[in-house]
Amino acid sequence: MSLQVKIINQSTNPLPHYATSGSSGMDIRANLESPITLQPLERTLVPTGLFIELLEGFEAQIRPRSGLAIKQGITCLNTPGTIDADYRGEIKVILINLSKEEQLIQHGDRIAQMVIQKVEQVSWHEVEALSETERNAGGFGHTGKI
Ligand SMILES: O=c1ccn([C@H]2C[C@H](O)[C@@H](COP(=O)(O)OP(=O)(O)OP(=O)(O)O)O2)c(=O)[nH]1
Ligand SMILES: [Mg+2]
Repeated sequence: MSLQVKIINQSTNPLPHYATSGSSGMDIRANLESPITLQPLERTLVPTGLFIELLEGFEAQIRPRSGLAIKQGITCLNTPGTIDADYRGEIKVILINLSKEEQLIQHGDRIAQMVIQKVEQVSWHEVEALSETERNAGGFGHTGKI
């Protein structure tokens, strides 16, 4: 499936792209005038310079990169971040430093990845009871017990 998604890039960074033919996400980069230093447990909103127009029925998810998480302890605080189809503002990424050392984020660093997905909206049908199932209300480690 090939979809045309409109994008404005107000950055010197290249447009996001799929690194391999099987990639789910495209890495997105920080668009910074000066580097950001993140202290342990500090969070910050990082601009990307990207503005997108999704088709109705789609969303973009902003997800962490595993390499950044394991090497630097940096992740997205609100993962997965939701970019609504009707959002026209700049895509920004909420990063948090979960390591014990300060971490540097520089212009052009690949700070997260963006996955475009289909989404459905529902309408509620309010009822008195829900259907019975084998699980019913069991959860939170309910299965496998003797
Ligand atoms: O990581 C993110 C998450 C959100 N957004 C933008 C796009 C999204 O469409 C909008 C609103 O996001 P969300 O619904 O998560 O935030 P909210 O706190 O519910 O704000 P709002 O009341 O504006 O929906 O903010 C980003 O740029 N990056
Ligand atoms: Mg919201």
